[in-house]
Amino acid sequence: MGLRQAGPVKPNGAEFSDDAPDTARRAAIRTEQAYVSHAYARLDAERSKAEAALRQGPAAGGGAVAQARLESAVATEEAARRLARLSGVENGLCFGRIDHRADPAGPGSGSGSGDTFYIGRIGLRDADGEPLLIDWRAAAARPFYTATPGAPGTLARRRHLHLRGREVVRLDDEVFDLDGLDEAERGGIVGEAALLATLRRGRTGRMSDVVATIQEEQDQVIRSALQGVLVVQGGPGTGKTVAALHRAAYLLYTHRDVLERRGVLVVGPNATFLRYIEQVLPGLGETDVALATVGELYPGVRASAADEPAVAVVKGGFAMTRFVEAAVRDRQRVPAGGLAVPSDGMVLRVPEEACALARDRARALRLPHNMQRRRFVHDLLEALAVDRAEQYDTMVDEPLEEIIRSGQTPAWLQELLDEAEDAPLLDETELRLAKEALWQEPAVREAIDALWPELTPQRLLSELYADPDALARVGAAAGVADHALLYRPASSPWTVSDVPLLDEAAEWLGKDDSAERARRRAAEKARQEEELYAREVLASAGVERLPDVQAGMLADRHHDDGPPLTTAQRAAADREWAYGHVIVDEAQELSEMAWRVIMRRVPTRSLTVVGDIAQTGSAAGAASWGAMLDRYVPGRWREQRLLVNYRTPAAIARVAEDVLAAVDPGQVPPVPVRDEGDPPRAVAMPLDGPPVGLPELVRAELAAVVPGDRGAAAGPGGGIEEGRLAVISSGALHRRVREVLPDAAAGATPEALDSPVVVLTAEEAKGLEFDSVIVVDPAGMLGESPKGGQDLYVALTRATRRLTVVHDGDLPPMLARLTSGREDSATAG
Ligand SMILES: Nc1ncnc2c1ncn2[C@@H]1O[C@H](COP(=O)(O)OP(=O)(O)OP(=O)(O)O)[C@@H](O)[C@H]1O
Repeated sequence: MGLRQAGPVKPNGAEFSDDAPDTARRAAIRTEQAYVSHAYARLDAERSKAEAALRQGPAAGGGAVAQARLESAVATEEAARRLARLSGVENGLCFGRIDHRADPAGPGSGSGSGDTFYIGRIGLRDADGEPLLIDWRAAAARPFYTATPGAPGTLARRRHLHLRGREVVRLDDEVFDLDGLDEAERGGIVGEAALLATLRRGRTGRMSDVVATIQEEQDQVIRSALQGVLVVQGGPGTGKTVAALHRAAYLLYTHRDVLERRGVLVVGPNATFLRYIEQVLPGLGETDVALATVGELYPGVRASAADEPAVAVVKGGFAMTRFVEAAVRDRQRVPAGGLAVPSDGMVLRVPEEACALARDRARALRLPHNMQRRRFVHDLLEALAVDRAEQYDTMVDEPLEEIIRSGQTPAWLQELLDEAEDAPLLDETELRLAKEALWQEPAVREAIDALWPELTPQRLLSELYADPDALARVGAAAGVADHALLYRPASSPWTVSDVPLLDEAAEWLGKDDSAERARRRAAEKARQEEELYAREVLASAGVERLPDVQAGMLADRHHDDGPPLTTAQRAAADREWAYGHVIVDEAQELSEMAWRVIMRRVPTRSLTVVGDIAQTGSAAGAASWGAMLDRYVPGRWREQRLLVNYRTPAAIARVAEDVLAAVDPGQVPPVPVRDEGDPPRAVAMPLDGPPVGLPELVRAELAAVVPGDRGAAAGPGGGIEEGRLAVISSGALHRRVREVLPDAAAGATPEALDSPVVVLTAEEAKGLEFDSVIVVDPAGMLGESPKGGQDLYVALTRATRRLTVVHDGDLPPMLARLTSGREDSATAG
């Protein structure tokens, strides 16, 4: 067992744990305990202050006390945010300490000679305003993450503090400069590599932050500039997800003014995965980040069902942009033979050419369908009104012509006839009134709606999918040959691949929101006036500069007394919200159409794209990053690779490497950081009927990963804290596996993470990890789809400690490495 010297991982400068005398160790812990207790006392004091401010709430009143009221509203708002932040950082508040070398050039020479800093999840000051904890994201904390024995910078020592609750239980030291420490300190060096200790911990079903052990290559990802598209490519277990989440926290800390207003969105592959990661950001002091799956990106729809792969490929392809456009145009129709509408005992008509002209004039506006519709409706109503007037005219004309023919036209009538000769049939007012009256007639409305209906994206797509003739027309117009695959009955639920199409349709359809826009314009004007007023009031009170965030908040607060929404909540409800930054995890799974939605949400193109091309399981997903991104930021995205595998011990990683070499030889597997644990094994078991040997194997495997004597007692469903096992099977055997493990959680459900045993498909397991993984039916997995190899690779790389492969018949050759270990270690439980 040992730490493999994998390139970017920092070897320890020195470890003295075994030699450190007990008394020195205890003394060091006592010293650190005093400091940590002091930090917690400050945290408590800050919380009480924030709670008191919240309890007090904004002051009431107006007029002369308006200023106090406004200030107090801002303070309350801030107190709520601060309290949320302070509540999230209780665990492991202070986790590190750095000791700078005494600077030979003496005080005042720059680097803060011999300074010691304590690093925490948030920054705290003591009662005198002196820094007590440095926020991990601050520049002063950076040496904690970047110092290596080869390049220690000004550091003499880095110390990790391990806490249980508020108690300091262990210290790990890396000493870069023994001479930089005094005699007493040298005696007190203690510890084991903090990273390995963290990695060996049992899994709890929730991702935890790694703020104490961020590695240098991850630090570069985390602190990379906000602007532009950063792609983080790395194999399984390289910490892409965890680094991306720390990056979110870092960006919020560093660019709070922009990002708190515009918000940060994290997009993940499914709801279980989002639940798996949801605790990380609050633990880093950030609570207001929106998390969503692609199926949730269109407000009002929460899709989680997946389409058949062939259908997902059609829906995910870029050609769908033309398809949706054609679908919208298909709803802008010209009636064969013209329009005929019964009205008031007659039939009003508009010739086909006039209808076509009205359609072309509306289309020429280059507005979304529902806004073009206004023009079309007006033109047709006008044509109908004129037709009606002409028909009335004809009715009157016949008796008149008779009188004229008789040669006895009275003078007054002749005068009227002369006047009418030059006048239009309907003047402006008459025309308007006639159109309004016609619009009230249901038959007229129905007839016009049939030609150019007002449409929601949902209606457009569900009616299209359920109509084979319309699919054929639209498919032909858009050049999409596989249109028939899209057919489905009208009441079918939305799938994840529908969501980008709904979003696309929303762009083409728009909303006839003229009334709503007028209301919003008035509201915005009022808000600006409020903000100006707030600034003036505070300026008059000597508050020179109010940050934009606060002034805006204050104006919002003043304007609307309803419960304030967080940025994340407001953003999630608004399809047109422009986020300040978007992080996409498991990004290799996104289709071309899904990328369009993402890009719409972040017009500034400030994005972190996290994934592994070698794990692409979706047939509509990415074959390369360029294929997805060059359309939006040609040649302007930067890639950072993570090369070290923190999750999987070397023996398991080697099995996965063989699979990768077989299915995607161009990809370089990450280097495992740990070389320890039991060898992975293969277990032969009949799989043509119910896999009856599986429950016993699960019990034995679970006992091996659940700590202490709880392991023996814990079975599937027994509530335990650490120790997680996943059975990942081929799709074909999934049902049978579930049947023989009735107590296990199954599928991407909320319980999946809380249960000690869960049955998943490879797709559902993506992004997750478990102490022990049992892969059932690898041959079946490989045969199931062209991406079966990627699925097997994903399944094998979920294990943090133990891997068992259950098979029937010969093992696939790419798993041959397992066979050799079979005799000594493969015994079905
Ligand atoms: N610097 C670190 N210190 C401690 N643990 C780490 C560190 N980096 C990564 N890990 C751990 O390694 C495991 C894998 O991390 P993560 O899930 O982020 O990897 P990933 O690259 O997203 O994997 P996948 O591609 O399979 O989704 C997690 O348990 C994570 O906490």
